Amino acid sequence: MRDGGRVSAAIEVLTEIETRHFPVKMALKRWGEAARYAGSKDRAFVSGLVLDALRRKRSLGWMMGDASARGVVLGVLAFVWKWPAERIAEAGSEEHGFGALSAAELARLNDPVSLEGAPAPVAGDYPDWLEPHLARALGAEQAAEMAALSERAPVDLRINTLKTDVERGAKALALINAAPAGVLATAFRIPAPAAADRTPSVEAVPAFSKGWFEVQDLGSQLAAAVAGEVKGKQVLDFCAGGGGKTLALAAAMGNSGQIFAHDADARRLADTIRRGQRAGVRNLQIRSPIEAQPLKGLEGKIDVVFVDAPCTGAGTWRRHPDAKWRLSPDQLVKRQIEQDSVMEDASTFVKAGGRMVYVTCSLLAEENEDRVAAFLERHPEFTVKPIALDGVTHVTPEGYLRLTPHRAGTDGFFAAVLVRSTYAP
Ligand SMILES: C[S@@+](CC[C@H](N)C(=O)[O-])C[C@H]1O[C@@H](n2cnc3c(N)ncnc32)[C@H](O)[C@@H]1O
Repeated sequence: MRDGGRVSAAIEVLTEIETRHFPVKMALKRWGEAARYAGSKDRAFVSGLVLDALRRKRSLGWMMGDASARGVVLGVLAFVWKWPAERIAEAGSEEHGFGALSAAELARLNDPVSLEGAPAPVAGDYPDWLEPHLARALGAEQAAEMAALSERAPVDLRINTLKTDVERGAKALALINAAPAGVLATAFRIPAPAAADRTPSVEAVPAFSKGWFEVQDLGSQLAAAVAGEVKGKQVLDFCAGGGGKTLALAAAMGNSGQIFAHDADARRLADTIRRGQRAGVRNLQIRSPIEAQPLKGLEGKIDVVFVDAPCTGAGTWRRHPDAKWRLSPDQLVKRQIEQDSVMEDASTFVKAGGRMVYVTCSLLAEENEDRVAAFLERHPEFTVKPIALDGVTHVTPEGYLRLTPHRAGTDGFFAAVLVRSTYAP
């Protein structure tokens, strides 16, 4: 495909997302199935353009004076991908292109409306209703954080020490230009690709099939590290989902002790089983809700209960930009109710002297500090253990880990460690 056809396809996909409310993945899949002629470079171009448009649709719509899918896509080409107006016009006129530029479009491409007078949610690319929530969570850093959250994310990797060591893992990862991400010796990073470039296919590296590394955001790796010493311990990953944290915890355990993976959704655990086998985890027990009482007998027996709670995902908008536009005030309230309930249930498994680690990939205080405060209010037998991780400075005065894309260069994550003094069944 030529550029004009690719840009037309992106406008078409974005229009489907906007008008029919399709999730971005589904809209891209539908286009991909219909466009059999499209090669892998075409697909990467179209999905990259669609995702960049979703990341910045309000600010680009403002700059172009046109918030339509076409206006925003033209804005990405000019102001994010830095195509000169002549190149955009040329692509539009190609066969299967998106047509000639109007005089107004050409004027805006050369002289965009300044964002200086734009309201904060427009300049920062988020829905209006989130303004007070983000202001509360991010304070003076709000504008910088929201700008960082509208960027493309790097691909982070975790070397799996159950299968290799850091030195051999690093050599294998050098083939795909991954370099140390910092903070954790096992964390590596491939920078986000520029404009129409593709990220190298991580799964295609032979060492990946051998289980030498996992794709995992550095923030997620740090959230797992917050669990502290886990070697030889009884660990329960209460919301294990697809197993990202389970595998990181298992690697830290070095196949000693026992890790139980549980989730309310049995289907999500299927991935954990498969990934655990590839990663060489031998101390994993899956506790699926298919069984009547999957965690019976573990009450008050667990050293570390890890709660990677269901949340709005507001820290992951770099990777899932459509999620910020789909989020509603009702959903934020619903997530808080789930978080209280999950913490309540999970806490029954913590033994006296054991700890519960509460994690979200959200930036919002309503899902983080507020939930921990509400839990502590109901449970005086738990106290906060301030987080201390070598090389990590993103710890709040209360002792919680708070990672944000601008300050930490990771997805947004929150973690709190709560220690139980006594256990009474
Ligand atoms: C943030 S995701 C977990 C991601 C996973 N830990 C990882 O690292 O890949 C939250 C998970 O909580 C699960 N969940 C929601 N409500 C739950 C509940 N009441 N009990 C246990 N799991 C629950 C969801 O099914 C979802 O898989």
